[in-house]
Amino acid sequence: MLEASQKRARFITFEGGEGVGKSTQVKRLLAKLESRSISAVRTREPGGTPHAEAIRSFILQGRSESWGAGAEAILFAAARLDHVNELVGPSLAAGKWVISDRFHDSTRAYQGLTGGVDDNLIGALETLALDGHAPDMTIVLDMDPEIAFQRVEQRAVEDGLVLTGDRFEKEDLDWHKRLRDGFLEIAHANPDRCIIISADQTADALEAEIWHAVHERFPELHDEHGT
Ligand SMILES: Nc1ncnc2c1ncn2[C@@H]1O[C@H](COP(=O)(O)OP(=O)(O)O)[C@@H](O)[C@H]1O
Ligand SMILES: Cc1cn([C@H]2C[C@H](O)[C@@H](COP(=O)(O)OP(=O)(O)O)O2)c(=O)[nH]c1=O
Repeated sequence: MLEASQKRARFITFEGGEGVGKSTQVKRLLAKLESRSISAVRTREPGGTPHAEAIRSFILQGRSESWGAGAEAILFAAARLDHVNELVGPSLAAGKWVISDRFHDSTRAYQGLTGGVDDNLIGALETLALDGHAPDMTIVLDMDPEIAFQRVEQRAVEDGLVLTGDRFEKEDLDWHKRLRDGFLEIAHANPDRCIIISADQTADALEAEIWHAVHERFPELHDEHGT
C-alpha cells in the first residue's frame, strides 16, 4: 500500500519546438488519465489564466519583440507566476493532476539557450515564478524542425488559415535547429525529471509511448488504475 504522500497529484509538462505534437498529446494524456478516474486539468504556457493570456497575446503579436529577449523572459516569467499562483498550485492542492503544454523549460530554451539571455537571469526567474512548483515529469518531444514545419503548414490548411506565423514561428530553420538542441541540452541536464521521446511517429504510437513512460514513472498508476 502506498503512503498518502506518494498519491499526491502530479505536475507533467510537455516541451519541444513548434508543431511537434505537444497540444495533441496533452489532450490525449488528459483523456487517458480521466478514463482512469484521475482528476486532471489541461493548461498551456504562456497562458492558462486571464492575466497570463493577456501577456501571451502581447508577446505573440510581436509587441515586445523590440524589447529584447531579456525583457521577454521577464514577461514570460510574470505570466508563469500568475499561472502557478492561480491555476497550477491550487489545482495540485485540490488533488488534480496538471498537464501543461510548455512551462519553464521553454523560457530556458527560447530566451536562454537560443535567445542568449544570461543563465543567472533565467535561473532567478525560475526560482521566482515556479514558487516551488517544479514539474514532476517533463516530456520533451523531439523532431527535425523541417518535418514539424510541414505539420504546422498542414494544420493551417486544415483550419482554412493563411499561415502568417507568430512571433517565434517566423524564425529561420537554423534558429529552430538551435532551439531543438537547447531542449535536448535541458533534458540531458535534468535526467530525473525529463524524458526525450521521438515525435516523428504516428499520434497513436506517440500516445502509447508517452503513456508507457508516465505509467512507469508514477507507481500510484499501477496500484489503483492498471494499464
Ligand atoms: N504524430 C503526428 N503525426 C502527424 N501529424 C501530427 C502528429 N501529431 C500532431 N500532428 C498534427 O501536426 C500539427 C501540429 O500538432 P500540434 O499538436 O498542434 O503541435 P504543437 O502543439 O507542438 O505545436 C497539427 O495539425 C496536428 O494535427
Ligand atoms: C512558455 C514560453 C513560450 N515561448 C514561445 C514558444 C512558442 O513559440 C510560443 C507559444 O506559442 P504556441 O502557439 O503555444 O506554440 P506551439 O504551438 O509551438 O506550442 O511562445 C517562449 O518563447 N518562452 C516561453 O517561456
